[in-house]
Amino acid sequence: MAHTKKGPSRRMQKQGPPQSLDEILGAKKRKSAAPTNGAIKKQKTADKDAPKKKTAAQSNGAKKVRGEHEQAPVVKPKATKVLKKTAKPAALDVLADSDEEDLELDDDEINLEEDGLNGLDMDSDADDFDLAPSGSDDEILDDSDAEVRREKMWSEDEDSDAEERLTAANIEGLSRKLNEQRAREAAEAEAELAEDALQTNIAAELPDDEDETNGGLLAPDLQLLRSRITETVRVLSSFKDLADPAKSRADYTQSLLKDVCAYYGYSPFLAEKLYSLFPPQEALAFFDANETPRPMVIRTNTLRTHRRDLAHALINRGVTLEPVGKWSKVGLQIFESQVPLGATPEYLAGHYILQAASSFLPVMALAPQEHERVLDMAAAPGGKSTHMAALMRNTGCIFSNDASKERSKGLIGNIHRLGVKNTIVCNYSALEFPKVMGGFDRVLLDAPCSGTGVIAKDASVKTNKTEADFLRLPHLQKQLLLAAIDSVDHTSKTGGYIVYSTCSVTVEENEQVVQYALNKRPNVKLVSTGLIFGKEGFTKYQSKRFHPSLKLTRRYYPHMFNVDGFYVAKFKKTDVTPAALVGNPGARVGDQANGAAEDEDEDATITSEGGDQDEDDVEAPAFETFDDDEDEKLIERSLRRNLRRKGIDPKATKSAAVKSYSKSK
Ligand SMILES: C[S@@+](CC[C@H](N)C(=O)[O-])C[C@H]1O[C@@H](n2cnc3c(N)ncnc32)[C@H](O)[C@@H]1O
Repeated sequence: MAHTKKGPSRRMQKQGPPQSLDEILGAKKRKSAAPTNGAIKKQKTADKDAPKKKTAAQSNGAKKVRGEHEQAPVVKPKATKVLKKTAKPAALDVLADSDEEDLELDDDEINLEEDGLNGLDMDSDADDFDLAPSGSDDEILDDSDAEVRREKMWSEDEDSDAEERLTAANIEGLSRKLNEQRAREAAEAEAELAEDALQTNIAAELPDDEDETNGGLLAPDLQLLRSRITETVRVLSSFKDLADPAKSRADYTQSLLKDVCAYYGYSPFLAEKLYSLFPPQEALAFFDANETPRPMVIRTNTLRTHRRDLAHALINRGVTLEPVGKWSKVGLQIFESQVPLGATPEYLAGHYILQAASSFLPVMALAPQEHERVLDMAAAPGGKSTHMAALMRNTGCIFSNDASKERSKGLIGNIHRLGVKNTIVCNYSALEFPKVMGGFDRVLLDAPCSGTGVIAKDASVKTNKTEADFLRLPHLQKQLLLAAIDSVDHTSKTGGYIVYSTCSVTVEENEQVVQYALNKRPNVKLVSTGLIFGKEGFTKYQSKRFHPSLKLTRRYYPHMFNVDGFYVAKFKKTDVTPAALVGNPGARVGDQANGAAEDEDEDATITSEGGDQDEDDVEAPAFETFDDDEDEKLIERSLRRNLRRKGIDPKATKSAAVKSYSKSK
């Protein structure tokens, strides 16, 4: 049975990357010592003395402390402006701790966070935002600053420095505070567990057979398991120093995986697959992160409203929210809501869609332009198609395709609700593209996948995925990706791009699929996703080697960025796909540019030719470059494949077998 860890809810953690110090230090300084915060909360002027409602963070144990400077009057440097007195937003309480600590920081940091807060406060509809620090009678602000910020905060295009500062302040303060608190609690919990372990004399011994005999009958002792997992991870992390010389690394790993299965509820198969992606300590963080939900996020539909106006409307309905992070201009992270977010008038009017933050990323990477022709190959229920429509301002044309008729109904519903007018819904297997239609400026393939990135949402993934799934799905993904590439017009003046994404973290569904496409379609190369955060894709994984350009792809993990596990790769098509290959996905021609190999599994890694290449060298090959040497290699490969089919090991018997087989043909 899965166990939920104690600690502050991840809902309260900022999504995306932590704010870079440089950016924070680059923001404008102010001399006053006003409180710092950027969270938004419905104004409570009517009843400022009423007890405040708890925020999610508070109910999760975040300490409510008012920073000294919160009560301090703000010094007015020049002309001043007096704004209405307001109650302190509940969300601010969460940050009060960090405010206090900020007092010990240098002036720069204090003042910068303050900027973020005031940036938010400068909304012209000030009444609806909590503008003033509680405890101060009047918010006194520099007039000129206020004007600038009023203009910039929640501005029409949301491209606001002030907002960035707000976000910076939010991320910095909120996440630092929560991280510290988490670290403290984790340390306390560890100490407690270690003590328990000593008391019960169950120190982190590897399980023996007796555990197994009892295992099937008794409920697992979660505390014992946790303690042993932690200890085994510790040993594995410093194996030379800490391991029992009588035991191998494999022994420890095996024991750890067994405990992970019992503690978190994974099948042994999936536990091993996911474990293998990380160093032991990080694997544990990943498994832990899968036990807590990601923050609820909504995407503003900019075809119908602006984020500022939407925030305003929802705040008035009792929703506590803040911008999702600096990296998005349309996301709002929901902390608390007194109304069902799928049934507000704003929702019904199509002002927003409930959408995981990670789902913004592939569309941002694709960056569809106005007036383009775009294909969304696997579009239902339409979160990404409708996002694209908004970026394209309802111009051009999006073909939103999905193989499932049933799921397409949801897609159509969202298209109507969100006021999308540039979209044609179609219901093909995307494998049929480009025969259905080609010549697109951009194609998004948000592929069907195993969902190992969204285990926090769907815990059934822990047990219902089998080895067969990790053969079937990558096979489909590879074929779909080739179809996506073949559907793009490489001569497009504005585009020629393909984005491949999954909500899975396995290498089979990500790097191996991308490498396969590079091998089969040398007329594409990987390019930067343009996303400002994310971990580089693997270029090495176990015995597999991928092209260096795989570094340009991006991995997202819940434990690292507090978003769903996700993968994004962006290709640029540089040449036409030869007609012989179109609609014949598995076939290849002269495909040495990106690495080539023998059968499908090997196609998912690179040969030495591809592996030697430099990232920048990934050029489209000339398609006319058939030569005899190359043909000979291809023939030999084909012969070896035939030998294998006949049960003969071509490596063991290579030349003789190949020769005799060739002769017999
Ligand atoms: C990850 S979901 C897509 C989510 C969607 N992009 C969004 O943002 O709302 C994968 C979709 O692929 C569809 N699908 C599965 N096989 C397909 C195929 N061969 N061709 C087209 N769509 C397919 C599924 O019906 C499912 O809706």
